[in-house]
Amino acid sequence: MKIGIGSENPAKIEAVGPFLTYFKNAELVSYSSDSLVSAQPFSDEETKEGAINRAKDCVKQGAEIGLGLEGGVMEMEDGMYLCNWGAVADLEGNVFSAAGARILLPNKVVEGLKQGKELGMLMAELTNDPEIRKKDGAIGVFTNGMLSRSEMFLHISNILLGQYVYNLNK
Ligand SMILES: O=P(O)(O)OP(=O)(O)OP(=O)(O)OC[C@H]1O[C@@H](n2cnc3c(O)ncnc32)[C@H](O)[C@@H]1O
Repeated sequence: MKIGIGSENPAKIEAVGPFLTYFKNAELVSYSSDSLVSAQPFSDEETKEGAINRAKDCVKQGAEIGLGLEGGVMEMEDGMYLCNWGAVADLEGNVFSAAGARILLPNKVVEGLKQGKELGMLMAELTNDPEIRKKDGAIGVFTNGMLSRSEMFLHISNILLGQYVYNLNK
């Protein structure tokens, strides 16, 4: 059985471990799938849609189960938050989605976002590490290393697997 992850980002690939533990004979394939949303999603809706599109695209490219993980930002009354979404899709047309952690972004980052820069680039500038989005990510940096991007996506991955199996067994 082929399980697809719609990204080549190691922080996302590492996070789908629960699916490989549950589906013991599964092989993980990483697809460079298109989220079909903007490079920098600006709402929960758009970020969720990106995750769903990535999951569905994996199925289109040959996976029995497709997984999509997407980072974005969303506005609330008190400022702009980092938001994260994940989705699982399968050959039968089932789709489930789940949201992950949200944290308020510092003003300096928000200013850059409003000028049209991507969060990945802003985080690279801030940390002097062009690979930061593949490692700790914004969530890791702004939580002082308490939670890495991969651990945050792992939480989403567990919620997706749980929902998927619950509905499979109904
Ligand atoms: O290779 P892909 O799978 O596209 O992964 P990505 O990190 O580049 O892309 P996402 O679509 O998940 O995120 C959209 C943008 O927001 C950035 N981003 C989102 N969450 C981030 C985080 O926690 N740390 C750093 N950048 C983040 C990301 O780098 C992109 O510029």
